[in-house]
Amino acid sequence: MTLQRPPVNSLNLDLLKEMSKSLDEIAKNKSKAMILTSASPKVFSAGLDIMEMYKPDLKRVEEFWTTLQEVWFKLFGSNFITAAAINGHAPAGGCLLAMSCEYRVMTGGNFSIGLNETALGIVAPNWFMDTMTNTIPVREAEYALTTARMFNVEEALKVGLIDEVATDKDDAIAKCKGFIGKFDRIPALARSITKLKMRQAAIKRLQDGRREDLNEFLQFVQNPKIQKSLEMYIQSLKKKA
Ligand SMILES: CC/C=C\C/C=C/CCCC/C=C/C(=O)SCCNC(=O)CCNC(=O)[C@H](O)C(C)(C)COP(=O)(O)OP(=O)(O)OC[C@H]1O[C@@H](n2cnc3c(N)ncnc32)[C@H](O)[C@@H]1OP(=O)(O)O
Repeated sequence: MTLQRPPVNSLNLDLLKEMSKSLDEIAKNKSKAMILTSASPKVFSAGLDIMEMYKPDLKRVEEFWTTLQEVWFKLFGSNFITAAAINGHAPAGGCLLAMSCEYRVMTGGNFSIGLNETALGIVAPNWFMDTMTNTIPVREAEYALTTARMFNVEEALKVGLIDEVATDKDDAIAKCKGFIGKFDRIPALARSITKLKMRQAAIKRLQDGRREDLNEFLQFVQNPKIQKSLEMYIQSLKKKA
């Protein structure tokens, strides 16, 4: 699955709906595996589209958040094998997508990956945190989350946020295929049940608290102080360009 929403693959409602549909198709056509990557030469995904949260239409922003939850359920909780070929920056929601896969290969270069929410004055939702603690040790996750740490490729490899480094996108995809090939001699049902048991606690936490998570998000986007911060953040991103 190749993300292709220039310039930075920010996750807006339309892209999330497309992802959700594609994940359904992959599950339905009984694909063995999926590799998630990006069509951009330098950004895997810039995370959530800030414009979806800035001065939002309430009905749309509710659909936006529930679709994001759905994409996470379908990706994190998939039966099929998942790997991410991270060929560029992966902040926040971009990191969430990569961590929701079972294996991550990142191309070398001046790219970074991590959950930077606290730097924006935002608390990452529990399921973002659960996804991180499913990937790297709890102590490292707490440190990274509280300090909004963006890891460079070497740091990400050292902490286990990524599994391998690749020279370029083709190499990243080849390495993801190498990971997928490891399952050729492992019974598929045993593999998928084991994966889902490992992920069950995180999945159940969001299933049980899904409405509450949505309400927290809706309160968050309707808070005038948050709107002001988002406005300043958008300006800072635009000034940079
Ligand atoms: C308990 C609580 C429960 C619920 C409440 C809380 C819930 C809220 C939780 C929300 C969780 C949030 C998750 C997120 O993902 S927020 C998004 C965070 N993302 C970022 O901070 C990344 C910002 N972008 C960048 O750092 C760079 O763009 C990037 C990715 C490194 C690429 O750099 P570069 O190639 O130089 O590109 P530009 O910066 O020049 O950007 C080009 C263009 O794109 C616009 N843009 C960039 N990122 C975003 C984005 N995330 N959304 C929308 N638009 C974006 C940028 O402004 C430029 O626009 P222009 O018009 O100038 O071309």
